[in-house]
Amino acid sequence: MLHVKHLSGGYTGESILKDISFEVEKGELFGILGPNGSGKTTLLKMISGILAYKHGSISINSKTLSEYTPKELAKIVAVLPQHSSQAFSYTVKETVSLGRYAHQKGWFQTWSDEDENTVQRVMAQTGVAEFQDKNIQELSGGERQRVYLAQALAQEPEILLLDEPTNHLDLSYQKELLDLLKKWTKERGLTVISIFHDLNLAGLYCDRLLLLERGTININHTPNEVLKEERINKVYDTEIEKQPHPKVPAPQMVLMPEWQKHAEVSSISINPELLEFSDEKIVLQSPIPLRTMSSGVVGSGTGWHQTFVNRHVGMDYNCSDHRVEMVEYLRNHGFEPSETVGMMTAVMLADVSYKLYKEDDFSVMVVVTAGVGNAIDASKGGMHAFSLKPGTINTWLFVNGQLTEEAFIQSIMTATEAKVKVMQDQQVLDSVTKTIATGTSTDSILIASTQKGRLLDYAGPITALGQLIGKGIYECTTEAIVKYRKRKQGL
Ligand SMILES: Nc1ncnc2c1ncn2[C@@H]1O[C@H](COP(=O)(O)OP(=O)(O)OP(=O)(O)O)[C@@H](O)[C@H]1O
Repeated sequence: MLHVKHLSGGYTGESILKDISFEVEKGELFGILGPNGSGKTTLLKMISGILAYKHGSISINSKTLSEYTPKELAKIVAVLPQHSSQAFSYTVKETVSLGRYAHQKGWFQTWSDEDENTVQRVMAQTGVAEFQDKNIQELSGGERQRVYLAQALAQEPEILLLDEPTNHLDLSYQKELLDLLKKWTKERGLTVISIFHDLNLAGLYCDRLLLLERGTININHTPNEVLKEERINKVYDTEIEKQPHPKVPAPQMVLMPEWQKHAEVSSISINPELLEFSDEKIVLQSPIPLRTMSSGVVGSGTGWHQTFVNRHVGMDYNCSDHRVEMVEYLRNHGFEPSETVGMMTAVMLADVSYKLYKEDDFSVMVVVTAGVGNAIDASKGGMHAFSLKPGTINTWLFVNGQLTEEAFIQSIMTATEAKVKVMQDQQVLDSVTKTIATGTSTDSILIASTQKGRLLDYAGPITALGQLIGKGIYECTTEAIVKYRKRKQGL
């Protein structure tokens, strides 16, 4: 639909854009990215016909821009500029109605039913209909932005050009606008070409991205290819990290603030003195938020958490929604659920086993409560009826060091392997299969790291970290099981 070939040009004399070539298909949401001054607006101005170019060509539907009259072009291409402003004092509806100019016929430019319907429809779609009689000067920046979008849409264009459309919009209107643009591209075949400064929004919504660097194309590809850590670091000359979006397969770039990079390698260490014990709960309040990976009832998955609670419940604990109940429990006890990893157990908390294991420049603290009444051989889980009984092995592993994502996952593996070895050495049996158990039906684990100090890349059993984890988990789990059994036997 749009073909840009060997485009060069700029303002006076100097070429801002140098040999730009790309194509945009009908119905695409196409994003233009690039640092300040890289030529994004210049490119958009050339595509809309506002700015002449020196070399190359731009064609829409196989006709070059110069073959269109301004009115013909206005029927095909609508523009939402970066900083829309209007000297005249028009109402919202009058402003939107200006978008119908190219569609009006004859000398008197009569206002048809179609014009009226279109204007009302786009005002409703952009959420400005309710203040259509207000003067545009009386609106907020975000409201005004939506009015100009309505004006562009009233043109019923085939191509919509937008220069930072989410500028001035609050979060909900950013999402609404982009959802709407996406819908129009998919359902009506509208082609949208938009400049973005927000790489994450561009990555979430665009089919393809064109990254400009000093007037040339760095890359024109899918968001995942364009939004690569190394490339963005280099082009924007700043440090960012790429993270997966938690719900959709889109890249998200996060900034690395300077204060964090230069934060002191703190002397804070997670150690047994921070543990508080009672019959009802074991609590650890960390002086700093810790990076966590866990299967807790509350705070599961990956995140940052500062409070850790292992709560005792009776064997008869039965609740239709234990997550909601646990959140309430935490709140009632003065803990902020969003900052807490919470686990439950029916085990007597007095039988906890914990210890700090130290290496020269990092350390690991293990805290285990273990009940093996529900012990299960994981290779034969199918022979068990599904029931979630609260007798379980809860493992906390705190690391005073910096873990990579890989090390987090390996820590879970190494800890699990060490636990399985305890089950074997302690001859813990699965009561149904009579084979050696590998854990219980509801075991839970937490890995929490200070992310300060020594960088620990790996946590397999022969690495420095893995050795400490293997030893710590083995010793603490063994001790916890021995205590549990002694209590059961009334010793
Ligand atoms: N009207 C103008 N006359 C002369 N030079 C201009 C004009 N407008 C922009 N430039 C120059 O052209 C270059 C590219 O500007 P352009 O506005 O296209 O960048 P951009 O990528 O859109 O930047 P931003 O992200 O800051 O909006 C800049 O060096 C700018 O100074």
